[in-house]
Amino acid sequence: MSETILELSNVSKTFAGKPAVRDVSFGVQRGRITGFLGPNGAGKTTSLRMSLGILTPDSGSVSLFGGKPRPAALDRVGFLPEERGIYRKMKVIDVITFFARLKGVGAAEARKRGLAMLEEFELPGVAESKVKTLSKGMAQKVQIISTLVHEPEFIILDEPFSGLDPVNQNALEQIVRRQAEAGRTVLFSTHVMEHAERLCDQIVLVAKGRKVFDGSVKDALGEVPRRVTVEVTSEHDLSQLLAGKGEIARGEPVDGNAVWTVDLASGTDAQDVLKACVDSGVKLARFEPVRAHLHDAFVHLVGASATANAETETV
Ligand SMILES: Nc1ncnc2c1ncn2[C@@H]1O[C@H](COP(=O)(O)OP(=O)(O)OP(=O)(O)O)[C@@H](O)[C@H]1O
Repeated sequence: MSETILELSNVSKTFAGKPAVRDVSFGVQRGRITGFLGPNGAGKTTSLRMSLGILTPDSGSVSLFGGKPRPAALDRVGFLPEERGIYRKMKVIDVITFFARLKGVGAAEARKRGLAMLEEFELPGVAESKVKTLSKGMAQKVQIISTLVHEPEFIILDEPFSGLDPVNQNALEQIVRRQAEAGRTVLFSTHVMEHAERLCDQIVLVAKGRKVFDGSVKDALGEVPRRVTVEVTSEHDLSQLLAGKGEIARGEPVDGNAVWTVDLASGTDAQDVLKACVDSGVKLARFEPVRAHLHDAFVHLVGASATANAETETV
């Protein structure tokens, strides 16, 4: 049976009269990767800070490892905060060792682990460099290593992908996967859906401080109407031919062909559309059931206006 290691119950937080988090509840299960998703300003960082006891909720409660988020519990957590920043004048290996020692790892072991992780994170040869000589992305990787070096059982990463180039975003996805394979629990926030779609067992979606979805990626994709694109060489009016099979719209012609999209009504599938076309002698140039992505579910659940900010950063 799965074990809930973090549970937020009806948690709310208001700053200067402006609600940031409104009555949010969700749980994080041991050994799973949970994505905490939402547009800018949705309340993700505030919720993560409340999860760790950095902020106290105005109402509702937080349970971490079955109790209040006390300092002793935090030794079992690795937290990457949204504000990046490590000691610029220190050497890379000294920074990593320092964070490991804060969490109770012995000096020799901390150094050994730090050097191994620099290799794993494809940062060989920077151990003795000063942090200030690193690029922003490299410094962020060092900060992520510092978050993981004490081998925490619960890893919380606030927007870990932002600031990394696509190659390093990919590398970080693999690191998150390896942490989960090693039995660790991961909770990360992001407003870029692609990472969550590839990585997560569970997603929690928030918008304007409220939870709007909590479930698997598959369930989220199930919220999006299934779509078929039909390109026809004949002048049939598909809106009449396919009436009752879903929402039908005619788009811009392609190479002189008419292009229609059909958002399938529930209980109708792509084969029904295909059969209706074939039975009526419609000449098909293309018939394409469109695979929904998490981004589509996000837009569907949150609304296009709320996603405007989230569009600004892509992988
Ligand atoms: N310390 C604070 N004082 C005042 N307002 C705050 C504070 N922290 C957050 N807020 C406000 O609370 C709301 C939620 O912010 P939060 O940082 O939790 O969102 P987020 O989902 O993490 O956004 P982003 O993706 O942009 O980091 C925002 O309107 C923000 O301006």
